[in-house]
Amino acid sequence: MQSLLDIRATLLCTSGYSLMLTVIILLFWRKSRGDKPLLALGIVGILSSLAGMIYLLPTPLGFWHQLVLANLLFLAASLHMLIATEHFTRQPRSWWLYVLVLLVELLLLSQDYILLHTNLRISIIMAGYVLIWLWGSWRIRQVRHGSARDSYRPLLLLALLQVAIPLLRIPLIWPVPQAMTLTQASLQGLLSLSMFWTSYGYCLFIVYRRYAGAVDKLAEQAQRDSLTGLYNQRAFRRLAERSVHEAQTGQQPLAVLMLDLDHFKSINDQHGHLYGDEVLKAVADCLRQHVRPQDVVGRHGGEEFIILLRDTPADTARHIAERLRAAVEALMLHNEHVITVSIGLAMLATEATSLTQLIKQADDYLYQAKYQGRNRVVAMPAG
Ligand SMILES: Nc1nc2c(ncn2[C@@H]2O[C@H](COP(=O)(O)OP(=O)(O)OP(=O)(O)O)[C@@H](O)[C@H]2O)c(=O)[nH]1
Repeated sequence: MQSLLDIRATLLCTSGYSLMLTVIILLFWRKSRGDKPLLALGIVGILSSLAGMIYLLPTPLGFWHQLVLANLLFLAASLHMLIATEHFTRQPRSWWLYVLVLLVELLLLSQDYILLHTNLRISIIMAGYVLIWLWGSWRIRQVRHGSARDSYRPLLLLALLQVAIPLLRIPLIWPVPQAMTLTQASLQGLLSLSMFWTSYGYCLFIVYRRYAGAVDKLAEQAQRDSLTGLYNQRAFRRLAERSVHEAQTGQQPLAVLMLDLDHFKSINDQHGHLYGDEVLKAVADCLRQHVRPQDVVGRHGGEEFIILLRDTPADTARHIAERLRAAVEALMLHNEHVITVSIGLAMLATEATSLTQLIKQADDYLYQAKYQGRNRVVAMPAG
């Protein structure tokens, strides 16, 4: 008896916490402009706190109907967790299971015979949970190689726990309630609360993954130029500083290329700014495609690009620069316009000992390339 009273108090607290958590999740949902998994989790919170309140507070429905309603709301909350998971893993939603489970449970639980037999009633509810989470585990397993693969293991573990706990409860409820020992009753209560805790853990994990995903996306956006998708100046500098340091400690050759589109002002003037933007995007894609994954390509500003070639000796860097120049010249946007680029190439150690010096040197060579007639590569003379 004592244990049951404690469970009731805990349930009331849990419902209160659940309500607060729901408010926070829904605030996140509003902030993130309609992130559907968060909305589904907000609904989970509303359903389960409502269920907790209905279970505990007096209503005009009468005890048994109140109990059935509370249990159906708890099941609906679990089903919504499944819907949130499917939003999160970008899978089609299992609404059919939602409707099926609720209808079958409603049908069974409304039978007077079942209502009066606590053990039978709880077994039916637990069977509902087992079914929902068996299906949930199967759905999570399907995305082990998909976009949510980072979350796959924790989600599967929590889903399997939500299969195991209700399964464990079934044999424990078969002794008639009056004959239940205090230990059995306490164990029952503990398992019932464990279902709550696992559910919260599950919801919080998805909220965390959504939040972490949003932070990662913002961090990625903050280091990209919005027009071309290349690294912006700040991000390029940070990556380049690190590469220069590694090259100096590992005594590896490193090259920097400064590239500037030729007569870009006249492209803008003749064809308009939007066409100019299109040219910049096409050139950025072209540069990205013609370097190795370990090289760093950035937009230095306006119509200027900068490329860092890691572990690249001078003759190879010159060869790459020439290849890039030719690739830009071959672009021919809309088959009407030849775009050309001038390139300055500087080498670490032989011509500069810091990134600032290296960029300055490449810039000087770029200026010479422009002066010598454009559409060419200028570097320190070989030998
Ligand atoms: N469409 C577009 N134009 C830009 C952008 N950023 C800078 N520009 C333009 O790029 C042009 C650069 O012109 P200039 O610095 O005179 O150089 P240029 O015409 O390329 O001549 P050279 O460099 O001497 O060959 C300017 O007209 C800028 O307005 C951009 O994001 N989009």
